[in-house]
Amino acid sequence: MTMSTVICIGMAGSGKTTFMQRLNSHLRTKKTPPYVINLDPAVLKIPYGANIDIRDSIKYKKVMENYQLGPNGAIVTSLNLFSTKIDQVIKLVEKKKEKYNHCIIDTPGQIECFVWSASGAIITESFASTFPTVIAYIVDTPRNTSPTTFMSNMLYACSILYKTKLPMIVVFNKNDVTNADFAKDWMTDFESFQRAVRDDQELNGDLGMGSGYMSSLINSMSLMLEEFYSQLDMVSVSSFTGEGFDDFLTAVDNKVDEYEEYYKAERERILKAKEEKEKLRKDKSINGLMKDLGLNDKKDGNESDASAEVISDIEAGDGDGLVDRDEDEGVEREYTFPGEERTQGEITEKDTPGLQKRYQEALESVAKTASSETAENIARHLK
Ligand SMILES: Nc1nc2c(ncn2[C@@H]2O[C@H](COP(=O)(O)OP(=O)(O)OP(=O)(O)O)[C@@H](O)[C@H]2O)c(=O)[nH]1
Repeated sequence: MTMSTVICIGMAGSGKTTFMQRLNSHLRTKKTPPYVINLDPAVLKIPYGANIDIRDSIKYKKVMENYQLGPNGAIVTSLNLFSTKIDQVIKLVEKKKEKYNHCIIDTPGQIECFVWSASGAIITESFASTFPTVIAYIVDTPRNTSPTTFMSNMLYACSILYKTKLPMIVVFNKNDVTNADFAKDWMTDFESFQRAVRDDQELNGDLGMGSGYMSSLINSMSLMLEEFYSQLDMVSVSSFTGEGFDDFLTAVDNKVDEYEEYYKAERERILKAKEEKEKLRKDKSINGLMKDLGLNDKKDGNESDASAEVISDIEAGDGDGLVDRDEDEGVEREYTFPGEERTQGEITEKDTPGLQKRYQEALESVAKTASSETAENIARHLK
């Protein structure tokens, strides 16, 4: 049995933390305790014992003070700091993968700080590329009985599915307060959802929004959601009473199988396509550079200013050439390529085998005739 990861995401107050607490105790009573991670830097107290807690390494209040940030900015910055060490965290969890069946992760209540931040994506991606990973999207059932609120919440869940590209379980929490059968009904029967929307509109009046427009918008969105619902598992639970947690664990097992069958292959395909695209882009950049060197060769060797035009021509052109940094006077020029390398440094021989040789050949073919400053700079750069 390999360890699977469950990342709990939900709107503030949906009951994520209580859900984590109940899931933890439920698994413990089954004699399969989970490995628990807390990623909420701002929480004061957590009602479960965490194996890894972001608060051990990052002091949220200090981040706020030191970086002069508000609450949300400090959460994002704390996650950024934490994500710089994510490889160490993954190594720690990996060491325990034989001992635990589940790794459960609590995320900040400010959902957007995690879902839409670069660090949230890095953390999710790191887990997903190491373990079968499932998203548990926690919904506050009593607060979603209005069809429009429900649909907004489902659209948000849909955007998370699209962003993370991971299997998702929608967990209707607080079942002890409001039974989630209505939600199951709306998700499986389009007509029933339409009826609920009509009833809701009649009950609340039109509010001057123009019923024609609103209802046709809701109709088309709910049609789109039908497709989304087909990708999901949904369960209803009560973190208060513990009801529904066996169903949740069965859903996790189903989604892990699905992850292995479909998502894993899909993720690998995306990564491969990304790599190939990157390789093509690099080749294109190199060809651009070689073309530039060749162009210089054809020009009159005395036209030193003309060579500068070539650089800016490329920059203003299709964007696949060099970056002109004339404005940085006094700063040593560094020619980089657009994209990742612009920030990370040069393309190395390791990245593109044969690159150095091709540079050298191109340089030798023009070096004798080109007297321009650009060619000299490139020659200096190649040394
Ligand atoms: N009745 C009932 N109340 C619940 C249930 N789950 C959570 N709650 C209550 O809902 C409130 C919010 O729960 P939390 O677990 O703090 O929610 P959260 O999503 O972690 O909140 P943030 O971290 O602030 O986003 C608390 O008062 C809980 O007691 C449930 O299943 N039934």
